[in-house]
Amino acid sequence: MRTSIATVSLSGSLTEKLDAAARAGFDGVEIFENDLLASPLTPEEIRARCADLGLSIDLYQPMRDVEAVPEAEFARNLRRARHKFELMRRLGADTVLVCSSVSPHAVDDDALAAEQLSRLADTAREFGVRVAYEALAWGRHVSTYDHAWRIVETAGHPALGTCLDSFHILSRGSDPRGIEDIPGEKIFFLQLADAPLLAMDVLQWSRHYRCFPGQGGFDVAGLVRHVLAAGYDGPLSLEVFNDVFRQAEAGPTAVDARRSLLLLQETVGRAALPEPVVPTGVAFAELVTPDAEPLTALLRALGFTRTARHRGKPVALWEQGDARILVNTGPAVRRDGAQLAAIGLESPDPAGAARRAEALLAPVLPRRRAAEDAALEAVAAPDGTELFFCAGDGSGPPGWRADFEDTGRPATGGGVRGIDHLALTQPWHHFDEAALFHRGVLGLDARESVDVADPYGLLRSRAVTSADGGVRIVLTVGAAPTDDTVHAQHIALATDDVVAAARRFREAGGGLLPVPANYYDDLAARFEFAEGELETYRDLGILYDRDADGVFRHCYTRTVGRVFFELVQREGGYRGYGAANAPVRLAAQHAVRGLTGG
Ligand SMILES: O=C(O)c1ccc(O)c(O)c1
Ligand SMILES: [Mg+2]
Repeated sequence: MRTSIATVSLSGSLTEKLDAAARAGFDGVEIFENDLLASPLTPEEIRARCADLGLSIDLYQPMRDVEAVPEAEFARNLRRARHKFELMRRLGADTVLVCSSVSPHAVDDDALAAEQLSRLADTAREFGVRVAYEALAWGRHVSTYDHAWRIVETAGHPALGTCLDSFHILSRGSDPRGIEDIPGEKIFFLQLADAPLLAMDVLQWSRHYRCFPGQGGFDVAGLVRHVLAAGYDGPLSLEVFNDVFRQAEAGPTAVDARRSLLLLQETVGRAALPEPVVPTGVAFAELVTPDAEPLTALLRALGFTRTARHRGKPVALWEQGDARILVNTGPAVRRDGAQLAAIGLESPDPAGAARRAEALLAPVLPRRRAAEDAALEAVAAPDGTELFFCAGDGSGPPGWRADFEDTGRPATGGGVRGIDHLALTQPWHHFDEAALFHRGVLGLDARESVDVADPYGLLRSRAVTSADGGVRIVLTVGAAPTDDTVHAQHIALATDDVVAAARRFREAGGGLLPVPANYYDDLAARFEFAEGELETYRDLGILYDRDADGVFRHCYTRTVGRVFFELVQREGGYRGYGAANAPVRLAAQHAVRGLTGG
């Protein structure tokens, strides 16, 4: 199917928007009137530009407050419309969107609306234009798709059809099954947007919070199935009004948009993408750092052993249980301290995983970083984290390990079993994109998004996991653009005894994040503990959570560069991440940062 995007969904000038849409692989665009008005290009130049980029202009929009008005006003509207139709002829656009009226002058008279829309369509036809009538969810008298369709049906004009917009339909809770009663050829256009489920005024919701399909709470794919069953064969077009996208760079937003449409097409059976290959575990986490010393001191105190070094590069492998951490001090390193740069994912089919990622527009990284290295399939996540797909069938040492030479020191261990989860701070504009990427590309399940109070802002956090918990990634983002430089990434290490692990770490000279006494007083009020238990937690800075499934105990190391570690003990079926404790942890980290000036 053809794919299209409204220029309002992307930031920048009209030319920047068109370039971004074309580069992301869209077939066409909806041109928003404001983008055209603000452009220095003539309609002919815009037409030529689109043609050069291989984009069709699938829709010009919007015309507002046209129908169901007194005759004198309608005459003025027709005159205005002629101007627009002439402009569309110059643009080479053949479909115009007319939104249902919000004018106080509009009357509640379907027959009048049908008659005037029919006359509008007569005029449009003279210019080779078709009129697509859309019910705005907040239209004055027409606010549902079935009502708009009844008016179009009454008019019975060949140049008049309806435009369906998933936001208007689903935000009002209309039943989309009725779409199948509309003849497909009378659905002139289909606009798609998702949105988070918010209880708010529908106009504000639409103008500020729309997002790409799969990133909100609507069943957009279910709606599209009904539209396709009706026989619609026009483009799938994204129309997203969103405050964040208005500020984000157009290029990445357009890629995010098209990935969302590809996934939607797959869901409705209209795209054959390579099957998802769900990773089964974390093979390694790779930290890059300009100065290995603070990081290696931390790893040593945590009980890690430097078991191997890379044959050709300044990369060391630190191991403990099934936790493997690479410390890279090579030239790719950023100067602003240690950070998590790459994740090795154990995959039953690395080549298949990479094929799917590529089909879903993830940048593919060179398979071999040096001539002598094992070839590894790798792609970049939206935040730039490199994802390596490593063969992990358990039938011998994994391929990447062959690039490393043993130091002869076996991993002994400080009670760490493996990696429990990885927490990745996302750039401000890419949070929803990241969740969709990990879900759609990697086949992980996304949990609910949670808000966490930080002393200097609000964090959003969302876990994406494999069904058995073998891979758990927590995506977080701050509420303001600066937050992503403040909040660090972290590696959570699984242990069966967090008290013992924390003690061992402290005895080895490791610094645990101190937690305020008030927190423990509150814990005492909320839960009952065995004699001495709470005092132990208080002493070590261990945080505690309990839910119907089990118990979660965790503590944190100091931060090195942009990275810190967490020790995590899960008991029973606890599946969360201690979100209730996050505000206390964040405040404690801010306090430490204030003291050290780091
Ligand atoms: O918010 C609006 O006014 C508006 C305009 C055009 C549309 O297609 C739409 O869905 C909303
Ligand atoms: Mg619309």
